Amino acid sequence: MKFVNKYLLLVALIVITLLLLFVHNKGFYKVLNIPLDNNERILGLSDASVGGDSMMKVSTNAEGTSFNCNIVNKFQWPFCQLQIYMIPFNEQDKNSLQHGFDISEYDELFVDIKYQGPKPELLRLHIRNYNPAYTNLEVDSNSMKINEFKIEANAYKTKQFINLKDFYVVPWWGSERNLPTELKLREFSNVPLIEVLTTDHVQEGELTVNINEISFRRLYISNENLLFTIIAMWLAAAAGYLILQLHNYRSNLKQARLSNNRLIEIMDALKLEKAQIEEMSKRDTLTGLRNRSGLSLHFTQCATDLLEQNTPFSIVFIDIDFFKNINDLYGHNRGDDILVTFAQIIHSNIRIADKLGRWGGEEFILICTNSTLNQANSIAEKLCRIIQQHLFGSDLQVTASFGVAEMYPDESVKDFIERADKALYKAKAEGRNQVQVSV
Ligand SMILES: Nc1nc2c(ncn2[C@@H]2O[C@H](COP(=O)(O)OP(=O)(O)OP(=O)(O)O)[C@@H](O)[C@H]2O)c(=O)[nH]1
Repeated sequence: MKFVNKYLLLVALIVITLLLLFVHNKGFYKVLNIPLDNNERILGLSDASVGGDSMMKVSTNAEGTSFNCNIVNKFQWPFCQLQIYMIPFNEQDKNSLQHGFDISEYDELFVDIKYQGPKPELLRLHIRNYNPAYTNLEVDSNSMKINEFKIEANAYKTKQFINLKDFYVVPWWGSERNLPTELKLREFSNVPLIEVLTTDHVQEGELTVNINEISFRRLYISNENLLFTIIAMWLAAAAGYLILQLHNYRSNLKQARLSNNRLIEIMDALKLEKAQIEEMSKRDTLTGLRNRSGLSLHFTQCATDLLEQNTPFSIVFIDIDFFKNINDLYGHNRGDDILVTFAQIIHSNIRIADKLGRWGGEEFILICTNSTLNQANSIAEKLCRIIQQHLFGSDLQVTASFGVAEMYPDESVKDFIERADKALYKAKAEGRNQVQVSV
């Protein structure tokens, strides 16, 4: 993934976050429903069982269960109580309650209870827990722990969620039993029974309670986990984005370096090409010798050395004799070959320091660096003999004329070349195949 659109990422994160919050808010619950339509598991109990006169009637139907209670202030603590057993039970067998539900994994109790009757409109909810550590129903019928929550009037008229952490163990239950502190704490590990009952403040008169739903719920994702998930998601996205950016920057940098190196290579190649072109522009294409332009640099250098260091500087002007005849007799191509061979012979018989160039046509100039007129004359004589003795092809003899001059310190290069040319002209005039010097 080369390119991550940060705005797209941001929008995606916001959408996912809102979606999570929406779904979470709607409730994604694991639910344990308590059946309220089973006559055999729902019992009513009033203070009549302990000598009071309050009367209670329970009825169940498909929608739930309800009880009607007529409170009479005869017993010290008049009450009506609905017992909802979560498991099948046998009144004769007290042990039948020992295997209840573990609801400790749930977070909330959802209740849909409606109350009609005298004020205060209060009810109690009991979640009873069976634990052999303190429960022995044969000996103590109240020995199942009482986790209690009081429902207040305005709230219980509508459906409501009760956090299970809001239940507490009723103090008298704990103080009546000699138990270690940890056993007096809220406990839902083994719940066989739920009770809905009136409170201590219940007033004399008739009241009706309709219970349409009791269920335990647990959010699949807790608020803390949701928050953690959302924060982790944002952090992961930010980290991922930064890592990708870093990766992109690195590969861009690498690419830029490669391009830079490529540019340097191209520039080097261009420089080389330029140097080659410059060199070629100073070379004669037929013989490969310097042309006039190539020779001029050396003229300037040698003239400077003569002026500044008094280094002697001579040239030999060379012209092939009767070259026109050669062309006419053997053709232009053969003439070219002879020009090339002629150049090679001269070039291979001069010093490395001396510079040979083609001045034009069948004319050549040899620059004899650091050479006096006599030295240049000797070179010319030698070259004249070599050419004369060479056979071009199997039988062709070619001669050349040579004009030699040494540069005067106060002379221009142009005048200097003209003097050498004049010497050459003299060699031609004197019969060719010879060397003449300009003095
Ligand atoms: N084949 C060939 N011929 C050339 C080239 N450059 C010049 N020439 C010929 O060289 C000949 C020079 O002739 P001329 O100037 O009359 O001189 P020449 O015939 O050598 O006579 P002298 O110099 O007086 O001895 C001409 O015919 C040119 O066409 C070349 O590159 N190739």
